[in-house]
Amino acid sequence: MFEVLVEVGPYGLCLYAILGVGAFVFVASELWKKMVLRQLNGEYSGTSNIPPGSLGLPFIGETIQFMAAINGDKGFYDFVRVRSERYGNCFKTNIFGETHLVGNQSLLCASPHHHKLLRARLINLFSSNSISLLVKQFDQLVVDALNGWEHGGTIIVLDEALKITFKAMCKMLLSLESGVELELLQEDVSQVCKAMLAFPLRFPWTGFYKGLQARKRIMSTLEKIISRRRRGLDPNSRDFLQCLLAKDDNSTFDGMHRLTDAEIQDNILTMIIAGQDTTASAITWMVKYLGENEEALEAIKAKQAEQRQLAENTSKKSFLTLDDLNEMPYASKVIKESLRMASVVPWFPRLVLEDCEIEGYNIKKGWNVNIDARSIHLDSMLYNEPNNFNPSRFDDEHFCKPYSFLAFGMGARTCLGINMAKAMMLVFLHRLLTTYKQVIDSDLSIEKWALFSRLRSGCPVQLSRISNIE
Ligand code: HEM
Repeated sequence: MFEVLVEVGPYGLCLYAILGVGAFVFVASELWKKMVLRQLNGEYSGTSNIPPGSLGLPFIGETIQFMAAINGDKGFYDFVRVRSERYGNCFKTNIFGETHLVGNQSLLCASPHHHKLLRARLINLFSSNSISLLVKQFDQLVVDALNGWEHGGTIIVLDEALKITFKAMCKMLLSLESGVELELLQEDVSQVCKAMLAFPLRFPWTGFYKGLQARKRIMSTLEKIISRRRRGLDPNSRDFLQCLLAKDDNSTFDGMHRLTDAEIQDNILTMIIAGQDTTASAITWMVKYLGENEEALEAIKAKQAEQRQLAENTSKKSFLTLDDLNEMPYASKVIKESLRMASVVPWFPRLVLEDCEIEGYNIKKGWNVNIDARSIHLDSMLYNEPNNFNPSRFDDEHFCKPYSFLAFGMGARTCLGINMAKAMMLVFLHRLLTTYKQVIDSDLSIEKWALFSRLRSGCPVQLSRISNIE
């Protein structure tokens, strides 16, 4: 049965201006598992049951309720929570609007066939060499940022993390490091991200319209950069863009799909958005969870101090390496636990290609089925005391049941940046804990949905340098 669910763009439902017109269905943990098992066993039997739930008003469906949840005090996930309490693990709803602000050639919007071709090209960029280079570059950015916090006082973790991850993405993708071009790009990307959550009205005063204009400017900047590269004006660039262009220009090209400039542009923008906001949000949640959990904080501090000592003893190198990160098993569990609890991408969609059945419910061609990763991550059948932050639950590598950890999605559309995201989180955590003592400042309970699940406060933290207090 599962083969009829095509994989659509990962954040398709929520990110790209809230889904296509039409019904879509949320599926939670038990159903998801059974769905996959049935797919494996090749079982399918038709019934005439439509999932419970409301399709709302004509045309706009339940869009108003969805937008209200996004802007409300309880957090955007409330939209899902309320309905799953009312209707059970599988319910239908209808949300208006479909825009592809990242572009029709993006991995996130491509048809299944096109997606396969694009992914086969892009996946090559995520080699261990690229990750090693990113670790060094990211470490440099974090060290610089941390030095800037020297004066003490309060910083907003989310704001700082967004700046660092944006710079890291632009350096890795385009070798853009500073200057007006980078600043304008940052403003425009942020406009596009906001527009993804706006009602899709194309009037000059709407956020949606401004997002479309920002997208045009981004495309024109990328066009100029590509043209410079093609004319050989930036010969020493070592970045993703250069790899894509070099392959295209290579006469002994290996027969893979050649990317057009439009495909390159759309996917560079996709990777900036997919990599910046998610990682920054995940870093923020991680700092919050550690700040609230004395035991885990003390455990990791002891381990990171040992790690620093080890690094100092064994070499005089200035920056962390991938090997250093591989020596941080407890920190890796902190990261996994933070990702589980935060569910930064709380659900991800698949488009139904043919009428099919899920758990006795008839699912129609053209609907989007959303896997509710958050309810899976907080399911007490899968995780003991799921609301407790406990990195040691991952002591046993085989503890996780299949399909129970979905922070990076699953299947043919799994996150391409998994290892990069984990590496960036590890670097940030290591540097923060070995440089500063932190005290979390204020109420962190309120969550907000920007493109991804975030803390409304951004997580204000008071810092004091460790060397000053020891
Ligand atoms: C903590 C940080 C991150 C989280 C939680 C995250 C999560 C996700 C999730 C849930 C998906 C959808 C998977 C699915 O539909 O099955 C996804 C897709 C994707 N992510 Fe990430 N991601 C993160 C960081 C990154 C980074 C650093 C990059 C690097 C550029 C990246 C690039 C992508 C891309 C390109 C896709 C689309 C893959 C496809 O459609 O084939 N992500 N991510």
